[in-house]
Amino acid sequence: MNIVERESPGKPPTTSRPYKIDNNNWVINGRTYTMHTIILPSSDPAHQEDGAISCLLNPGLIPLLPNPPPQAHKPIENPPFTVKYTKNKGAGQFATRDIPAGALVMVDHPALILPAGRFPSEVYDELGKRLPEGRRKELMALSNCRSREECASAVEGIVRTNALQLELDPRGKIVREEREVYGGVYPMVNRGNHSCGPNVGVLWNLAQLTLSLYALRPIREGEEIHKTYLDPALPRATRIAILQKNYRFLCDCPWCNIRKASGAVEVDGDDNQFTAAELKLIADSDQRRAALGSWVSRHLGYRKWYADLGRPDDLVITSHLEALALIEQEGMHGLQPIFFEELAMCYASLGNLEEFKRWGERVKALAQASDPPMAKKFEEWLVDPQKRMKKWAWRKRQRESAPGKSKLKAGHVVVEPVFPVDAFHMLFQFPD
Ligand SMILES: C[S@@+](CC[C@H](N)C(=O)[O-])C[C@H]1O[C@@H](n2cnc3c(N)ncnc32)[C@H](O)[C@@H]1O
Repeated sequence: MNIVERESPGKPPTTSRPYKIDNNNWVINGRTYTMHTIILPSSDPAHQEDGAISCLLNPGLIPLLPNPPPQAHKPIENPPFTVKYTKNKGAGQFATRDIPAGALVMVDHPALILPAGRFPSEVYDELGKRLPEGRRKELMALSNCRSREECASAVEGIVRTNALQLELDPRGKIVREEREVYGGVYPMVNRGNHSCGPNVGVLWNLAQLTLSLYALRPIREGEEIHKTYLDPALPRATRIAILQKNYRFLCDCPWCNIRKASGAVEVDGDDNQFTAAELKLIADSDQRRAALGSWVSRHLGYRKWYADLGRPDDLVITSHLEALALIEQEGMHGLQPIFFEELAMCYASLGNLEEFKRWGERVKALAQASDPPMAKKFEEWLVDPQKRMKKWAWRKRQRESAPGKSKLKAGHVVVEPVFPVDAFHMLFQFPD
């Protein structure tokens, strides 16, 4: 880590203290960053501080922030969760009632936004100090899994334990050499623990400066609310190693702690002590997760299939139903929406009203908080798909009028990805 003071323009850096060009601009590692505090307006005097965000930014990002700033979000009335202290995970969030799939669970503004690199302690301390007192207290109450030796600044420890990646420059306006990964720390969202089979997805909204959590599947009253801190398609051993290294805990989810899941004794984390049968369970789970992680690039999707009459009518349907069964087994429900949508579209193109409605209703429910335009589109289609969908029964009609006609030769293998790669709707926590 090279912290520099610029003595005069053009002269090389000479000291090891961060240099403030003025109160807000700091030169660190030869780069200028701006400390910028955003106070989101609020009509509610009780929540004036809820929208204070202390930021360390590339100055080029400031014009990309929403202007005028959005209103501070109003807390969700009667939220469907509560924070409770657990035996071995610190605080956690628990559902206070049944939450249907797709429902909004919580919305939060970050208290800090900063790049993922390592900065001198006084930079983190200064970012914390710039928050109003109540907001700063909320920040400092968050979990910190780093010792003082590792992170002299408690704010840095909190950042490393909690920060979730966010996007400030979705259109890539910052020059490539200056682009950095940014993260946010959230007083409420960050009270949630990890599972490799999460029941909530996360959604960053730059215009509102909010992070929302929404249910990926129905959540039962009393169930813990979990997001994932990493890519759940990774193998178990890699997931365990990452979680231990970055967050200092041994994952106890049913896919890591296979003994607990099968009702036997607790996991000990030592793969050498697993029986052959247990090792097989782990290998099978790893294989299913890897298959799901690359499903999109190995299987045909709706768009390539629907106009290709040389393919069987049930090809995509069969493959997607297989993927959904694996998703259910592995708790990787973050992948469901794309399969639901494609199944609905396949059935629409085959003119199968009953199945279209079945899958279309699921798309609508699941998209309500995470993708409102998608939910609206399906809501409209579902009223009268035969009239409202241009492609309704297209494939069926083509087959009836031109049997055997194919746009592709038999044996042609389609390998290009057919789904968006961010289908998980997931954010990764900061790497070290
Ligand atoms: C972002 S915080 C989550 C909230 C935290 N439990 C708290 O008290 O505020 C991350 C920390 O929570 C704990 N944690 C999160 N998920 C866990 C899990 N599945 N099992 C055990 N500890 C977990 C670890 O100590 C981790 O460093």
